[in-house]
Amino acid sequence: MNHNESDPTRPAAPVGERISSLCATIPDYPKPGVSFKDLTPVFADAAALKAVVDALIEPFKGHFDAVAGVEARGFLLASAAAYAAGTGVITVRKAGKLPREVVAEDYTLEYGTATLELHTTDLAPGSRVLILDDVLATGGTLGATVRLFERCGVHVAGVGVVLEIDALNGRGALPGQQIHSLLHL
Ligand SMILES: O=P(O)(O)OC[C@H]1O[C@H](OP(=O)(O)OP(=O)(O)O)[C@H](O)[C@@H]1O
Ligand SMILES: Nc1ncnc2[nH]cnc12
Repeated sequence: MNHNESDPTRPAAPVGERISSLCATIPDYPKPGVSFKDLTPVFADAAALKAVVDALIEPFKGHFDAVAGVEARGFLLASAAAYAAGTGVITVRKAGKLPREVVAEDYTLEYGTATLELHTTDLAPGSRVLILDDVLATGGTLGATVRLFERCGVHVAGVGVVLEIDALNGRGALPGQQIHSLLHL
């Protein structure tokens, strides 16, 4: 329980403050030189989780038909947001996890390279998807995710993240996208 929950007469803290106070920073993880932002304490706090999910959806209300989450932490946000918005949830997964026909995109991130995949038939061409993830760092992950949906003819209504690490310029990898970040570091 945080200080706002313990006293119901106190106004709720702005969502950015909640994230900032709960986010853990782990130096040199998963490799030397990376300052890793761990948002799992935000997800573990009931009031913070609700505030974060509501704030991520807010600017895009009425403009998306489904919510997509990027494996793994994006799944937590996307499923909660889809439930709150009354839509379905789409899984964008690391290579080799999806059993049917996929499109695949390789990408690089702060601490390595990887491949993301999407089932080609998850969403009908012309439908609109809101993409959610926990962190926007270099933008490699979300850039690849946008390309996957665009290759399937799906319109990306927006991209929402809990935390954006401004120094890594992830926005540069997402030209033309509406990006909603709840906290900038
Ligand atoms: O903007 P980028 O530089 O691409 O980095 C952001 C991505 O890195 C983290 O995921 P990670 O690949 O560590 O996967 P995980 O959620 O499975 O731990 C994070 O959850 C984002 O998806
Ligand atoms: N510094 C970081 N913290 C958390 N997730 C990340 N993904 C890429 N860089 C990251």
